[in-house]
Amino acid sequence: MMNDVLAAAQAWRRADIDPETADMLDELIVQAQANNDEIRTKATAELESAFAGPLEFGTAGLRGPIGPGPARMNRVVVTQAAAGFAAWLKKQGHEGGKVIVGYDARHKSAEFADDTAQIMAGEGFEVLWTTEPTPTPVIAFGIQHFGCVAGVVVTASHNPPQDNGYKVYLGDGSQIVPPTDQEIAAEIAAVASGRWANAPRASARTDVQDELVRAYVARAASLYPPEAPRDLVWVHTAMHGVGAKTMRTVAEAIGLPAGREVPEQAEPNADFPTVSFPNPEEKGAIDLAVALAEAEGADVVIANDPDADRCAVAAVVDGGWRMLTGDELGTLLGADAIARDVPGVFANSVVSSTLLARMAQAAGREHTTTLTGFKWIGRVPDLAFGYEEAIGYCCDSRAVPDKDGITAAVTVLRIVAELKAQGRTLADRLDEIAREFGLTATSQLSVRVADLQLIADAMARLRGNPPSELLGEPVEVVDLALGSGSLPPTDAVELIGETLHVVARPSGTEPKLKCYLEVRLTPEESADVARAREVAGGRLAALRSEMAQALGV
Ligand SMILES: O=P([O-])(O)O[C@H]1O[C@H](COP(=O)(O)O)[C@@H](O)[C@H](O)[C@H]1O
Ligand SMILES: [Mg+2]
Repeated sequence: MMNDVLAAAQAWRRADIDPETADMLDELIVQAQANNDEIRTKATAELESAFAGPLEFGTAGLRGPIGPGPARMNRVVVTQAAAGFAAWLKKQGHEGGKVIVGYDARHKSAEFADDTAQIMAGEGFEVLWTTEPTPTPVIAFGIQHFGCVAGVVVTASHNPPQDNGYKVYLGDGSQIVPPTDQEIAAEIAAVASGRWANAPRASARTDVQDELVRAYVARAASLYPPEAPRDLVWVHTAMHGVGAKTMRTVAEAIGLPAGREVPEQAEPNADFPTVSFPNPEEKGAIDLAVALAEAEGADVVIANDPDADRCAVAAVVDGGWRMLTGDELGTLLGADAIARDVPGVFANSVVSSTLLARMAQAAGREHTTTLTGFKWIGRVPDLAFGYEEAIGYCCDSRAVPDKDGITAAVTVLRIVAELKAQGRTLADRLDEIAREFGLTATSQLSVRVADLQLIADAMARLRGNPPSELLGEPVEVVDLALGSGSLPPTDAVELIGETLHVVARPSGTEPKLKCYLEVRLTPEESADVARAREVAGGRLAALRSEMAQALGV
């Protein structure tokens, strides 16, 4: 086994086009043959993992640590992915079409994008190029704006600094789902096993940066009606990512007061120095922003993730600043879209709260539930508003059929300003909804692992011996691997009770097991909302430990 991996590593080393990953691999190969047990074991494990097989399309395209090997993100993998995607596009009859290429500010993002642009141009596509790191939703917007046949964004979003990724979009602005992802993966595999290093490259590309940003900003600003109030104090953090510049320009175009920015996090920094994970969902990530909000007496905090397709909001709830859950914000934005009669269908993922479905139903509006990820939500036809609990929101599906942290922020700022003009807050609105529909509270049990096998084992334990009761309530167990209703098969298990809902699944972007928990109180039980939140919090904690036990984590 070890000899096979070494041989594969040596072959890879000879073909590597990036001196940096070649050096990393040289070192690993030496270490894997060292006398020191500890060094040898560690290097061998890394080589086995890096050469275990190709990176696969997950929730959001290819994603993984930067390093040598087919299961890592590097210039070889990116070159093969670009050439395979180009081959697939040609087979679809898109020869010579426009392909927009964007990238975030991570390590190697610009290089990976440059390889992609060269390969696409070499294959005869017209490459539209962004000259600086740009938010993912701005590129997603550019696909339809410029009439592209495809788009690529090099980003690993909110992942740790050592990761990178590759998001692939089709000409309608949607992301790839099965079976298209397998078709593209097959083309990539064919490239990888052939003479990929000889793939033609060309440097021709059109710089679209200014026109793209101008059009995007105009569209985003148009979501804020001229008559809506503009008096509010807001704090913004770009989480060391690429969102600050666009957010500033959009706010200015609307005529909003400038956001007070968290200075340490406003400019792109691939090392994300002030946070342990650059993800607004992770504990501590928005602490600096909340401290600034307290100091400034702000009405609201807006936090984008590093590629600005997600949006988190912090506000004062029950007397203290805290981040709203992704579901609370989804509820507020959904209620706003329902109240404004935005035409179309409402949607959220199966791991998000069930509340939006009930609100839509009460308003006589169509609602649909999708699998996890905006690659599914974004393709719901005629989407009025769509969201997922992972702080992803689509408030303008015609322009960007993907999650967009900037237009979500614009919508939140408008709602906060409107409420403020009436002497109310986001928390008041949440309380109102809780009294009407019954408090619906959600939380997540999430376990980060070093060894992916632990996740498979936990899922197998749950499937093998699922709980028949949770919180003393009988539950129906639905294995989503078999597909359910209109949902295509996926590796997840759903548990449905009278007043609770749980879904467990492996993350498709990080080595994490995620278990999504929901408890519901009746409208009567929610009359005193602060008290109801305490009760729900207790029930969520109990549900968390019962599920931890069922999963054996
Ligand atoms: O990383 P982003 O912001 O692109 O977000 C990506 O990952 C999230 C988490 O996915 P998972 O639970 O499989 O890790 C998904 O919800 C989202 O739709 C996807 O675009
Ligand atoms: Mg993101």
